[in-house]
Amino acid sequence: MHIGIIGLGKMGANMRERLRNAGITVTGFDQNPDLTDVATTADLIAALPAPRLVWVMVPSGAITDSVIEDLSQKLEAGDLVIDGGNSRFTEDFKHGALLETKGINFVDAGVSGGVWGLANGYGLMVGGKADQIERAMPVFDALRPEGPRDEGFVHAGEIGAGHYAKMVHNGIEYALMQAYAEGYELLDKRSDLVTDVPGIFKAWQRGTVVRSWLLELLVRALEEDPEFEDIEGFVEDSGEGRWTIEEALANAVPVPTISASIFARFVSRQEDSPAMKAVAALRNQFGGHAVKKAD
Ligand SMILES: O=C(CO)[C@H](O)[C@H](O)COP(=O)(O)O
Repeated sequence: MHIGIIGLGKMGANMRERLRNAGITVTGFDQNPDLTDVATTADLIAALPAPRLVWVMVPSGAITDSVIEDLSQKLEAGDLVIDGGNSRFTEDFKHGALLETKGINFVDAGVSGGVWGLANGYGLMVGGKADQIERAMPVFDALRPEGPRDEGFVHAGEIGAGHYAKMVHNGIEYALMQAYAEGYELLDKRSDLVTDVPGIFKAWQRGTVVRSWLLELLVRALEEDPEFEDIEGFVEDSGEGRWTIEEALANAVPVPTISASIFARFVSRQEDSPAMKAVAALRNQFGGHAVKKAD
């Protein structure tokens, strides 16, 4: 099997290596000349045997749009494009429809595993037609973790279902991280009583109800920097959590925990809170309660 990958960043480059390790021929394209195997996407397409299989692994939004647009011009009927980036599921409908006008097939793939995927494999959630997914199965099998297929791979439904599953996965990821983080702060606060916070998280890794890979990663982070002295409490987001909330609103699904975890990230970016200034001012207005004056 021979596959093309467009986008050789942290994820794409590791996926190329994992696929090659599994005996799959990979031609990769990236704008970075140090990473790419070929100079242009036209060269990539020329290198692939028809019908072609091209895996897109670039940032979601405008960049994915332009890559899919480019492929829609250059590929031929019968070829297959897989978007493995973190695209919003609604984008898949647009991309699938555009490619379909040329007879080009499309599968969306939610991919989880981060920089550890090279060694551990990637959890895969794919959407699209069964025959196209079957066709790409050697690639999915090489990328997914070892073990039973249905414990690291799912055909979640039609086009869009893979990225929908990944969006929900990331919403859950936000909330789990927030819960561990709040537990960390509570333990850390009582250093008069609790003397080994990293040790507590480490002990939770086996036997407990809250053991998980995220917990293991927290233990790893605490071992590197037990007080998080080198890290600012400032957290970005790349969109998946917001889309989860928007989807929950659209469908009247209550997601208070996931919502709270996203808002906690927004709070992390504020040096001072305009909202809490207003609350302090109001307490002062109605009750004469003292306010802390700004410096
Ligand atoms: O998909 C991922 C993990 O599953 C990516 O690491 C993603 O960037 C995480 O989301 P965010 O950047 O919003 O925290």
